[in-house]
Amino acid sequence: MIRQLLRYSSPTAQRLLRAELMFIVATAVLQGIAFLLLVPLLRALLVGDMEASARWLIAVVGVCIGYVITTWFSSQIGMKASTELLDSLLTRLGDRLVELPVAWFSTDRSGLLAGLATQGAMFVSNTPYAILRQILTGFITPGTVLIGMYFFDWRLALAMTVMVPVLIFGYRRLQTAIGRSDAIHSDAVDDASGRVIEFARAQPALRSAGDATIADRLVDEALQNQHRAYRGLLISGGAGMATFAGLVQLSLTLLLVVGAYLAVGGSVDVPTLIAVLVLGVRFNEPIVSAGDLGGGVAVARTTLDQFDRLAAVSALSEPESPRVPDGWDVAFDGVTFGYGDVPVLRNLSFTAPSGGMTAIVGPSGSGKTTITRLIARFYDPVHGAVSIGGVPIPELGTAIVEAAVAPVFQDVYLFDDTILNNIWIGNPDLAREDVIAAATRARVDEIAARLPGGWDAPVGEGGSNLSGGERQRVSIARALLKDAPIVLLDEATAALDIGNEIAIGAAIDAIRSERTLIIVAHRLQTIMTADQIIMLDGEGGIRESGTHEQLLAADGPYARYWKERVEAASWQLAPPR
Ligand SMILES: Nc1ncnc2c1ncn2[C@@H]1O[C@H](COP(=O)(O)OP(=O)(O)OP(=O)(O)O)[C@@H](O)[C@H]1O
Repeated sequence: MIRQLLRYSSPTAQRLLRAELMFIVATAVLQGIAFLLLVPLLRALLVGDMEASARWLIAVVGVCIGYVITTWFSSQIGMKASTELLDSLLTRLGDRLVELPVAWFSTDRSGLLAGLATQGAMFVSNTPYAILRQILTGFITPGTVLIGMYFFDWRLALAMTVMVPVLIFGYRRLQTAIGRSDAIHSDAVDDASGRVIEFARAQPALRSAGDATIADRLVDEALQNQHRAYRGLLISGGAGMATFAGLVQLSLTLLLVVGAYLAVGGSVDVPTLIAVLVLGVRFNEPIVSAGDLGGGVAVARTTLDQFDRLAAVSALSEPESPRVPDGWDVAFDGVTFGYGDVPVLRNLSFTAPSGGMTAIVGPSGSGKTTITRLIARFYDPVHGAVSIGGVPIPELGTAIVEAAVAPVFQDVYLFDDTILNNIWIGNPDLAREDVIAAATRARVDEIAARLPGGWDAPVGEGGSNLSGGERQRVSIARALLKDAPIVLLDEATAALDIGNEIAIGAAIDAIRSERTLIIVAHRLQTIMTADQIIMLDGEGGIRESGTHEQLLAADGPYARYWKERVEAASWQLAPPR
């Protein structure tokens, strides 16, 4: 546990933790010595030797003063160590999140991450100060007493020693039982938190669907599961602690029996026996409180194990010396990829040349969005290679890909900030006027003009003050500002109003000759004007590819698809005759 804590500590936190541990050990040893000194002190008092009593009393007071001083230092350092440890844990968590492959976030991890970043990190950072201190004291103080006991009476010391392995065994059992139940409880809490967050987020959808039974059931199940896990934790914790406390009392009884036996035989005098029994009681107290806190260590360990698991998620491979791409063509060469066992793309090959627009069309679920995710390196393919400028993406490394690719996906996320700041993050080095110029090219000026506050109008949480099409325009402006040579655009499938359609079309026209533009295309205008159309077959491959004119002339599947789309677009509501 201490090793785990040190692993997540910054050098300063490590120094503080080590110093804290040193002071805790010193405090516990001094406490043990003070307890030990009670034996000769009590014996001297009981036999009425006042001179010896005074000597031992001075020694006890001296040790107690040392104990108070070391306790003061250990708690001062302990508080600083906790704050530093909290900082280190949160920094490590933040650093890790930005390294993790984007795909890791595709399942909802909000419950786990919220738990780790709040109570988890707080609990772990307080563990050395609030829990470890008492546990270490609970074992080091009795250890010191035990060693010292051999100087007073080896037979009584031996009676105490035989119980040590039993106590250690009991303590381990207690920790294992609580650890196991706490891991189950912690998973249940993460799941329940995730479900509650999902329930809150999904309220608009649930209300419009008019039936919240599925969501209710999922939240209910998760909460009941959490409740069951918590009860399990309480039961195993209570039972484990009671057993451990019983073992501690057993050790005291053993000491009493051996002491009485020796006293009856006359080989131990009664004052010594009384003093040792007092010591025996004090010996047990710290062990019992250590047992009570054993559950806390198990809980902290569960959280540290979660940090470990997060640290073990493998990041995508990075090259030692990244290669430089020769241009910005994007090429798929025999790419096979799937999210599970079934491939979504099979042996797929095509090239999207730079300075042109490639439109990807195909049935729903045929892998259009997946193609854009592979280019943005959310994933690496299982077979084959996706290359930029002739270099396979893993040899370029994530940093180059992230700089070269500007994705505009359908689920655009806007921060709860002003409209301009949301575009500015595309290139924070630029001046306000440059940001406004790029935003104007994506026709975001029309949106700003409509909102009170103009460019500085807040967009609301997740961009809730804007429509879907407007959010996508902001996202396009971000991509324009980023000035990345490759732009991926997943056109909104939801019907865009004519204003948004025109604005997005204009933004596309503005960049198509300068970049490698790859569009998951839905608008007829986009498809028709693309320099190249890749039509997927819905089985992982390409059905046809070429320009609009070539494909129409071929009179194949694309021509049929086009005819259906045009007919659907020209449907009109005719008045009844
Ligand atoms: N994160 C994911 N985990 C598991 N399966 C996924 C994931 N994302 C997509 N899929 C599956 O992969 C297949 C291809 O999905 P993709 O989104 O690429 O299709 P698409 O052609 O863009 O579909 P649409 O036109 O409906 O948006 C689908 O069967 C989908 O269910």
